[in-house]
Amino acid sequence: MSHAVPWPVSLSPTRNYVDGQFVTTAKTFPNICPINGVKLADVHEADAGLVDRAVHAARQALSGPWGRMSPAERSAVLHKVADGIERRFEDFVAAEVSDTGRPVAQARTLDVYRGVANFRTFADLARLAGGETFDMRTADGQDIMNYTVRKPHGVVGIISPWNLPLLLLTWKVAPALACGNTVVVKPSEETPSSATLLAEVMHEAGVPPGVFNLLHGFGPDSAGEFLTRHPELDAITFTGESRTGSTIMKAAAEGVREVSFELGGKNAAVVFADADFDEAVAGVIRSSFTNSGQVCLCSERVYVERSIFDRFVAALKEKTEALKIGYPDEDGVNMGSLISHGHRDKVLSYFKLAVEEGATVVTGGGVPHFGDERDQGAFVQPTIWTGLPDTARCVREEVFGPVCHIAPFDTEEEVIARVNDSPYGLAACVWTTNLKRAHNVSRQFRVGIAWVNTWFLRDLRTPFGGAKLSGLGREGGRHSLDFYSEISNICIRL
Ligand SMILES: NC(=O)c1ccc[n+]([C@@H]2O[C@H](COP(=O)([O-])OP(=O)(O)OC[C@H]3O[C@@H](n4cnc5c(N)ncnc54)[C@H](O)[C@@H]3O)[C@@H](O)[C@H]2O)c1
Ligand SMILES: O=C/C=C/C=C(\O)C(=O)O
Repeated sequence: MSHAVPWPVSLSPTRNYVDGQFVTTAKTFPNICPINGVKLADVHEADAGLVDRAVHAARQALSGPWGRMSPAERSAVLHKVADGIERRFEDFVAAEVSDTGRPVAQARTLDVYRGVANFRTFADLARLAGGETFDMRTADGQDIMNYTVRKPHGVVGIISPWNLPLLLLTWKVAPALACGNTVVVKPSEETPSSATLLAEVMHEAGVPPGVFNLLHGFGPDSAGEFLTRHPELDAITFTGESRTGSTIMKAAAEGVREVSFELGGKNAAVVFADADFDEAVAGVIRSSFTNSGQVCLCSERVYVERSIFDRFVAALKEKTEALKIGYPDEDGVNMGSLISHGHRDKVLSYFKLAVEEGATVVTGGGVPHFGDERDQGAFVQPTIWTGLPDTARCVREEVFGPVCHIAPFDTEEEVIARVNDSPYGLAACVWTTNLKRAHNVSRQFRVGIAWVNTWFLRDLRTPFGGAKLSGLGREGGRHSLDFYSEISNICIRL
């Protein structure tokens, strides 16, 4: 089978980038392609000393040309970075696909597309952002004026996950730089390639040394922990598992650093009988199986009004079994592998647990057989469960794989209570053609974002984040500008 992207992509050794220099280290770890289990490249792991050098370089850069740039000048630099990603678009596609096993079409239309969009959006938002002014006359007749000014926090530590590597890294890097900060980033050990390409683009775009620093490594007792515990970080933004967020929050407490967390989810899709049936089926297929279910916003819980429950389950089963699983560049492929064998073991353990908890496996529940190199990859079957109680672990814990549990409901009040009965509160989607119901139900979900008759449609100016275990703070639009800025108020007696 010929592939547009040859496997494995012979990516150059994955190096760190500190103070404008690409840095190799004595300690490396393998980057494994989850499509066939083949090693792609050696990744150079940053030790505590290199982490320290990166933070100091970032601090130093604040008093260099970068610190003297106006928002408009920074905006121009970020647009050059976006231009650079566009110029190497297919290199970024190959990097994302080889690190993650996702369909090429997804890497093009979501991952790399958003990498460009994130830089362009925040380049413009920061350039056009204004402040606030207030005029006041005091009781004793003094006229005073207050106005705000935005300044960068300083050095921002950015830790990102493996599921949407470039999208989620640039979702943080772009606004942090647009607001005048310098950054030290630590991408996931599972997906080092696109972050390394981003460093090359930054270098080529002439971003001053020390403004963007890249460290490779793991979390605990490695680059991730060394970075989040570094006393000279001014702020930390993290995307990943809730329990990791809790660990990082403890580290950030030393020195009282600003934190922004985008964490786990156990999101619900709610389908009313008055929904456009075919639209709802297609929508739940997308929200359950996109990126092999490895999107924090995916629906692992599906609630369907009882009168259409059996029909909906049958229709979702049929569409799920029609999904094409395979190579990233196969015509019509819908789903690739999971990120790693380790993550596949976790997902398969939930497949086993569901049966032990009494689930009916409507479809899937195992591993596809290809009869070729992909059998050494990390593939699982898209899976549907029914029949579990809301108290089941498989209905309460995030699996982060291509699986959903479908349950019937009878009333709006009931389904709202069940959707909110979760330790998470990231996202939800509701399918209904009743306008009043759409507004009334969606606003009662305790989540950061609720979609109506769609899913994962994003306006980058809107607030994004989660409630409860799903996160702390909001990013997106001016919310990012507020998080990545230190806002001062100036009061003048006129
Ligand atoms: N809310 C969101 O926007 C969002 C987006 C994407 C993913 N996620 C969540 O992320 C999880 C999947 O990503 P993951 O498996 O990479 O998460 P993870 O928490 O295992 O790792 C995320 C990042 O944190 C680093 N890390 C791990 N332990 C650390 C520590 N003690 N100190 C410092 N850094 C540490 C890792 O090396 C990695 O770079 C899922 O729970 C998913 O829901 C949330
Ligand atoms: O896996 C989680 C996806 C998060 C998406 C975003 O943060 C975004 O779309 O900006």
